[in-house]
Amino acid sequence: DLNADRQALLAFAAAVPHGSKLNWSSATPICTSWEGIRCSPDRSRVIELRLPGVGLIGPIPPNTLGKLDALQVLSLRSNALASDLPTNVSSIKSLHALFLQHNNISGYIPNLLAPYLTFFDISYNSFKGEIPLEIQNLTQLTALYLQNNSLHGPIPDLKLPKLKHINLSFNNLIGHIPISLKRFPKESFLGNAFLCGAPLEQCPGTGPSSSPLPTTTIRSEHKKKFWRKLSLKVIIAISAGGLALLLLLIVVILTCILRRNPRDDSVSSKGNYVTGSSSEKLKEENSRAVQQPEKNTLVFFEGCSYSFDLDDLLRASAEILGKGSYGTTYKAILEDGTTVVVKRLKEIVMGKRDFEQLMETMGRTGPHLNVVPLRAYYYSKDEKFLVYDYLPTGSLATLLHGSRETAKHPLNWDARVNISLAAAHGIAHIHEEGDGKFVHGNIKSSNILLSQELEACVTDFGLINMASTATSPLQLVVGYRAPETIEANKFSQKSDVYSFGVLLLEMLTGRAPIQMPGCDEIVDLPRWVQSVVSEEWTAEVFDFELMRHQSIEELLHVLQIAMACVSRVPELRPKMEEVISMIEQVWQSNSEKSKDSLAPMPC
Ligand SMILES: Nc1ncnc2c1ncn2[C@@H]1O[C@H](COP(=O)(O)OP(=O)(O)OP(=O)(O)O)[C@@H](O)[C@H]1O
Repeated sequence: DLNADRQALLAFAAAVPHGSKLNWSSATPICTSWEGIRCSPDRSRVIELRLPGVGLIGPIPPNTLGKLDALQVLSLRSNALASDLPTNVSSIKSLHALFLQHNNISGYIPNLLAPYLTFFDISYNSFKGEIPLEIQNLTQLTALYLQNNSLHGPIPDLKLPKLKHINLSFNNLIGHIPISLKRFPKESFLGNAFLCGAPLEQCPGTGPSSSPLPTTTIRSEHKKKFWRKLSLKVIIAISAGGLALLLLLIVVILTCILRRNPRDDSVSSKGNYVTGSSSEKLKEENSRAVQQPEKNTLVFFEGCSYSFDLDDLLRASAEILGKGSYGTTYKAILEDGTTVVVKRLKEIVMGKRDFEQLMETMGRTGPHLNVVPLRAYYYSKDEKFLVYDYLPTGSLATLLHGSRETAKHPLNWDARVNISLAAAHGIAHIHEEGDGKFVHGNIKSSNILLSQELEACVTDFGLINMASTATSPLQLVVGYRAPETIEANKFSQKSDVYSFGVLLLEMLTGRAPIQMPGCDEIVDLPRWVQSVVSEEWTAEVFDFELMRHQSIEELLHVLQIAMACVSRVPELRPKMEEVISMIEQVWQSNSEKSKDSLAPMPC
């Protein structure tokens, strides 16, 4: 009963008693962090509802699903649901995927009015009647699984331009296989005694067909390029809008960068704390900084082309980008327009010599296209910060899930594979450095930053070494952490591989392995994916942005790579180099397929 309160629903998720009956007739949307339910950002609507293999029985009651008007994914597969589908299933216009396979549902195939439906699987049921021609109105359909039912009559000439998978086998279908479907393998049609024509045996009395295959299904390179260009434009528009907003908000000044020393506190406590404009505050802060007895200065790394000094930096306008595990990160715009990122470190108890030694090691690490270079650092008793290049397109996390300022951006498959491959190269480079002993320790989507051209770069390399001497335990995002780092604080290159595997799962599923606001539970992506794929059908784990345009095989290949990376046993995880070559293989076969699709199709 979806009217159950949150606790009850969580308990329900943990153990749905076998033999439960559905009762959704007066359902109001309930949003929990339970993995079976995914909600709209304002938490008012259920977007995904998955109850696969939980032992539901009986009919789906009539007038059900009525309140689930924003539902995109409904999975009730592998239960024991019986009888007809309620008629109003067909009125859920928002549906992207319907998984009802492996039940005992009978009746006719509903006439679905779901313009976005990509996946439709009602296989292994007892559906009867003919395949309705109305299926042709589901123009976004990429997969249609109707096998192992009791369907009869001829197959309609379905002209579905995006259809990549169809299975009509083991029904009672008769007649010619329509021209529009003969490009599918014969396994899609087997088990229908009176079905004939390519790819099955010729129909009696007919010669070999010479009609050309429909050209609408050819995946053209032009179309691909169009999507790529569109993506870039949207990204640029988002970042330009974001930038404009950010500039408006730039009021915070780098007073924050210099932590108040005891002398400041006393000024503050007397109520005379700096007043006046932001720039006055900056100057005052600055003059305090340069008057410090230590006379600390910014130390730039070799090869850095920046020409500002601490003074300039302190006069810059600054804006908080976020607070992370190591402190607060600011975007600072200097008076000459140079923009850099300043990471102000907190709770670092490293002595100056150790800190400088670490910086030296990090500075010696060879530059790499996919690693954000550390440009400079500052160390004083009260203040430590690092200076990086500013990457304007934000992080993979922002693009995948959106942020407070920006909506999520529909990243297509090409972009996702490119980004993960680039990130993998960055991590592999880190692993090669320091005589093959370096570890990143904090791989996650907010640490994969993107240039304007969507070139991905790994950031925050080396910071884990500071954490080992921090006074408080690190607040690293648990969802990315390998089991051995949680249980025994054992960080290694293999634990980086685990985190990278979670990142791949995030990219494939579109889900973030983090705690949702207002919820206690953390989304454990490896566990969730495992629970879905342990049964026969894996496609439903994927982000719908991907399923719309991408062949499932390729997604499954990358899913397999990700699952190898998140093996609980570190020794079983591949090395980053191996991960790269596995992703590249998938990528190459993809581009070969694209080339093939440009070639004229044989008659
Ligand atoms: N060089 C950079 N250019 C642009 N954005 C950046 C840069 N470095 C960090 N950010 C962004 O600033 C925000 C805060 O980063 P920060 O590293 O402090 O926290 P985090 O990545 O969320 O966590 P952690 O400290 O564990 O890495 C993040 O959204 C991150 O993507």
